Amino acid sequence: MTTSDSGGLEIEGLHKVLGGRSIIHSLDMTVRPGELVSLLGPSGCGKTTTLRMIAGFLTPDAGSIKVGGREVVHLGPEHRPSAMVFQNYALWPHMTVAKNVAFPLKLRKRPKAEIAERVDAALELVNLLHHKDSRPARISGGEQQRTALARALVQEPELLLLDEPLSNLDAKLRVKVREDIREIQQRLGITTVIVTHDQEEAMSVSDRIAVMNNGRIEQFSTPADLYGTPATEFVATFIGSLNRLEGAIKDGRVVPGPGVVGIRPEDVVFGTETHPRGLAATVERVVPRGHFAELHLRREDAVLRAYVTGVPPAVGASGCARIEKWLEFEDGQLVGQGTAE
Ligand SMILES: Nc1ncnc2c1ncn2[C@@H]1O[C@H](COP(=O)(O)OP(=O)(O)OP(=O)(O)O)[C@@H](O)[C@H]1O
Repeated sequence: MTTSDSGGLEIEGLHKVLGGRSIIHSLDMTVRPGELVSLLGPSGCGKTTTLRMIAGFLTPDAGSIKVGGREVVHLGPEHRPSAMVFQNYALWPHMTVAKNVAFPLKLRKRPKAEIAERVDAALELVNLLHHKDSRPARISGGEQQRTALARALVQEPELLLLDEPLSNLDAKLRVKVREDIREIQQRLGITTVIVTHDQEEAMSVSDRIAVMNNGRIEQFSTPADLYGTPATEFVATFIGSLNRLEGAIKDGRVVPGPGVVGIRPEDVVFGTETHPRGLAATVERVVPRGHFAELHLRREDAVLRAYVTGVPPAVGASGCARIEKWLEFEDGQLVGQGTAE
């Protein structure tokens, strides 16, 4: 399979009303050629609705959708240069893997020899040639997922769309398959949009993530930027873990104030020695998390969650906890960041 000449995606002023309710509000988003972007957000925020409009399965009430610079909003899904992988894979049970993958090319009445060649290339790409003649019921969930991916890629789309592609796989397989998808996507240089509600999944595969809330994009940025400089309190709590406290930080302690402070658990440091910037703390809970543990630390001003590696302290142990870094929010918006001197 050749490297595709993937076009970018430009969405402008996308609007959708469903059941008398405005579901997507004037959404703008640009995905660069060859980029992988995730639409991430809680259930009901409008991710699937947005993806279905990009694919052409749902008509927007207003707005423009361009792929490779060409307006496609008036085109049906089969006429758009995009291909979609559905959450439930939507494979034909009575057809072999190869026939499933060939299906979109048959619809387009491509010559037999060309179909055979392209199907083999797509199956090779997803490492499934050996299951060519199997029926979907005879292969694993991960292999069904790869069949669906091959059926999308065989069309050599400019834009690949995936709706919760990993949600039907167990936790271990999910990590493997997401790495495979990312590897194939980068190898082909294909512009890709993935819908997911799993922040870890989005963080690990995306060039950029559009965090959605209530039919709007709250922030559209790189995983590192979303984590380090979240634009809103919503993004800060949705991406990663956060100690959220009302008030402000002054001289290392939480004091009353009009705003909200957010502290990542890795920015709370616990030790047995006293520290000039720390406060006395007692370990209230220890939650093992594999290669690290989460501590719940009670200080006189707040209860803080902290991460520790190595052997964790015992419940009831006392020590000193200090805050190294924090985020400051007002009315839900980021207004500042603090670092201990
Ligand atoms: N056909 C419809 N008629 C009325 N409301 C709808 C319809 N389809 C979706 N909605 C509503 O639109 C909102 C967005 O739905 P959407 O499926 O896009 O969310 P989502 O972010 O993909 O959520 P999930 O992660 O649960 O799939 C929800 O509140 C949903 O109830």
